[in-house]
Amino acid sequence: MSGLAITALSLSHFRSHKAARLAFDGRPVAIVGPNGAGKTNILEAVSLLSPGRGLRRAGADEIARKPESLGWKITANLHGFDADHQVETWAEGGEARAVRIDGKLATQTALGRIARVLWLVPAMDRLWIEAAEGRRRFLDRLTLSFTPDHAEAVLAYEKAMRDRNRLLKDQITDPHWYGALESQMAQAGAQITANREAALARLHAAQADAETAFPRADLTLIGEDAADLGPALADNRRRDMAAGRTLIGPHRADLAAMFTAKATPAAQCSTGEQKALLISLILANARALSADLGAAPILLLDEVAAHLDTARRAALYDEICALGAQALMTGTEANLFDSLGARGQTLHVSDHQGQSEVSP
Ligand SMILES: Nc1ncnc2c1ncn2[C@@H]1O[C@H](COP(=O)(O)OP(=O)(O)OP(=O)(O)O)[C@@H](O)[C@H]1O
Repeated sequence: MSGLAITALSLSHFRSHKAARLAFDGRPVAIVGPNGAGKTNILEAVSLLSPGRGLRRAGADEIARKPESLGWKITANLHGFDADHQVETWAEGGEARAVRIDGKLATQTALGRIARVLWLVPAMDRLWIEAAEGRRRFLDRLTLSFTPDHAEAVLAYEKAMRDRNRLLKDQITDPHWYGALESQMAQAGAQITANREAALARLHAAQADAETAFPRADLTLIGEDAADLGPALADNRRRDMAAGRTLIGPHRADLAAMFTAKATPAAQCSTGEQKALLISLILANARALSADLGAAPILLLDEVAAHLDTARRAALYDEICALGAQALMTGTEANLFDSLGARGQTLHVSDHQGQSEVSP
């Protein structure tokens, strides 16, 4: 097994899966079944083996299987960078989700250190034409994949900003209250911007080096100059007080994407071209991680196959296999995975009276 891989996955009261046990052998996985069978739910479970709220950004209680709503649990055997690990994550009784790695309670950030999971879901199809928030989230996940400690800089920044916003709301004008918070924001903000820039540089290098069937995208970070954030925040207090919140800083950054070969902004590209750009970016991210860390990340590709023509689909499978990545891919028809052939394994998912069943 050359890449990171899940070798076993158990789901307990996880959405439509009451009790599922899945075995994987490290090859890419085609997850086949009709609409609503519970395919994406499997991908979501794997996404929760990384820090954050997973690929649907769902709250812990939303995930618990209904109508029981007892709480849920995922257990996985994970072939990681350095060793095999047992990872458990669960939530019950309205509490936040907990994580245990090899039997010991752990932070979500620790999940980001033992493995990397990247995903592409249909909700991202509108990434380039919707609000900046989605692009920022995309950028930060990309950045986290290279720099797991990015999460800590983001948390430090957000905490200082929450405290500053409270002062603004309370109409505090005394500069003494602001100085320390603004310098904390400037310090964490500079780290956030540096991490984001480094991730974009890594991604561009991975695109430049590669032979790929997918179009190249140039990404540019748009935002304030991080070097001046401290003084800029001090200058902006009056305006921020009127707004009741901080209006400048990396939490307002945006990401611009360009379809390189056509010199066209992604937002003006066709739906198919925008999808191809996203696939291209996730593959470049995976190649860069594989080169840096010596193992390809786990990829979750929800309903990607159905949107590609036969040649592009075959090219995607070839690139995944060349990477040695365990890609979990969903599709409603088995023939979408014909060109993957024996290079992949297949799981069939079906719905039995509101309960998902998984079989080889
Ligand atoms: N908390 C929950 N408890 C029970 N069932 C749930 C819960 N959340 C979602 N479901 C059910 O899971 C099913 C959807 O599963 P999923 O999104 O994995 O389908 P899918 O196989 O990916 O379908 P599609 O091909 O349409 O995308 C729905 O029937 C939904 O009602």
